[in-house]
Amino acid sequence: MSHNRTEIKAWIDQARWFGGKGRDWELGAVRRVGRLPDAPEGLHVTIELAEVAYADGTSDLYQLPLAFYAEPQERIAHALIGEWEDDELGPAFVYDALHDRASMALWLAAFARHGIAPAPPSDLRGELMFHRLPGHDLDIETHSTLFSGEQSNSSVAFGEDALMKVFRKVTPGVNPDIAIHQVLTEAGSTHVAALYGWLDLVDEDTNTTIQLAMLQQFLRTASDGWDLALASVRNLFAEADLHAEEVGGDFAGEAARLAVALAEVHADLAEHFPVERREADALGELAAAMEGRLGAALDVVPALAPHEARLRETFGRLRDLDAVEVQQVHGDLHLGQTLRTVKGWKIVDFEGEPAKPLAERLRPDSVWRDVAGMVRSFDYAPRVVAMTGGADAGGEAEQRAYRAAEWAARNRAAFLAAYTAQRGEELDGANGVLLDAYLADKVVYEAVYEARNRPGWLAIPLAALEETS
Ligand SMILES: Nc1ncnc2c1ncn2[C@@H]1O[C@H](COP(=O)(O)OP(=O)(O)O)[C@@H](O)[C@H]1O
Ligand SMILES: O=P(O)(O)O[C@H]1O[C@H](CO)[C@@H](O[C@H]2O[C@H](CO)[C@@H](O)[C@H](O)[C@H]2O)[C@H](O)[C@H]1O
Repeated sequence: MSHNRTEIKAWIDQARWFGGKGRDWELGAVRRVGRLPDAPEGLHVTIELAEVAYADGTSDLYQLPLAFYAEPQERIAHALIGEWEDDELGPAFVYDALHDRASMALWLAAFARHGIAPAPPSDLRGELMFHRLPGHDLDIETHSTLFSGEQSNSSVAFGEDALMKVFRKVTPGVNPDIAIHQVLTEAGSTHVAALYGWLDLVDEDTNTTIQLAMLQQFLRTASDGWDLALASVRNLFAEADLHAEEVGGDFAGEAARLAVALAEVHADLAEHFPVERREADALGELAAAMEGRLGAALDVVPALAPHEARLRETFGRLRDLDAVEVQQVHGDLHLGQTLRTVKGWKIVDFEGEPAKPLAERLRPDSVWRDVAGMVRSFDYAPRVVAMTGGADAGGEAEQRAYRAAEWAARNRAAFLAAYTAQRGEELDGANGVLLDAYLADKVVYEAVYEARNRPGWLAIPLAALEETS
């Protein structure tokens, strides 16, 4: 089948979800792996997997759900990828199907038609398989709305009934987001959106499963933890004479409740996934991995260089520890992965850091990785308000910086106190060394992430390093 490769490459290149920004890449094979049944006259809906081949010899696979229309569609003109003649489907106007309600209705109907499926028999290789968990009847009358946020994947809400996340970068094998949601849903966890189902296929080329999408409970009453934190900071900045604990929008109570939710999720994950002990040699490998990431980051962000020695020292202290426990964790936790609902805090997006290889994301890790992720977020929120708030951002730069540090310290302390209390642990000895190492690893990751995705925000992790030096 023919694809207009130039237009597909251009579409991928500009997409928010494309993780290869700033790297040199070519479009490899584009394979059609499925077609949605029951499309109306004049529309074909397909799923294609596009290979992104980098100059360094590595490659990634990206999912492109496409809508082939015989006629141009004015309402989704912004999602037009191009106009070309497809070998199988003929001449067509080709759109990103996630923007198209008619296409998304076919995805929802396919989920609704499929019952609870056992493990797929091998003769279903190459076929799309829609799986469902018991306990929820889908409302197929709802309309789809594509989320517009800054995301690594693409999420489509079906009314207020369900949310479908379509994974953009796909890897053969288990998708941790689906696997963890399934386990936590079946365990009755109150801190995640219940999993309703998922879509996968057995890839004919490699004979392995590729998980393409996940359908889950839509958290109707949710407010994003990141937005709530920003609102709290703005409240503080608006009250020049008050301290963080004195303003109406104080976040410390929420930070503590969020910590309890995280500790409960960690306990559930420890119960349902393997818990392992990492002895000294494995801790040496962890230190070496963090040092390796720092080495690679220095090439991308040379401004990290003045902090290199101290960062290496922090990682090196892991080698002094005897042994630590590791388990399944979230892996990429920050305030944007938390939602406050009327029924308490929920944690979303268990896929791990999008840039990491799958094997690494599935490996058990320390809970302190997640704790460090949240603590870094408490540092980010006031810095973002101070940096982007203009004249309303709370007076002179020096005063803003002081108050930003006050907000971050208060919420960090509330979060850490509640987390350790819930687990019956102290933040000293090995726990302190682990937290410091994961904080340093995260700040290095952030520097690379910001340099590649939001260069204007690179100053945030760099300022954090500056102030703790
Ligand atoms: N179940 C849900 N109900 C409502 N909103 C959700 C739900 N899950 C995620 N979200 C919102 O969608 C955004 C993106 O979801 P996320 O899982 O983080 O996607 P990505 O993997 O693309 O980063 C989140 O920041 C959150 O605001
Ligand atoms: O949500 P994703 O899985 O795509 O995570 C990536 O993007 C995040 C930004 O959206 C990034 O988080 C960083 O910025 C946040 C504010 O926008 C801040 O709260 C986090 O602490 C900071 O790390 C995340 O690191 C990245 O993996």
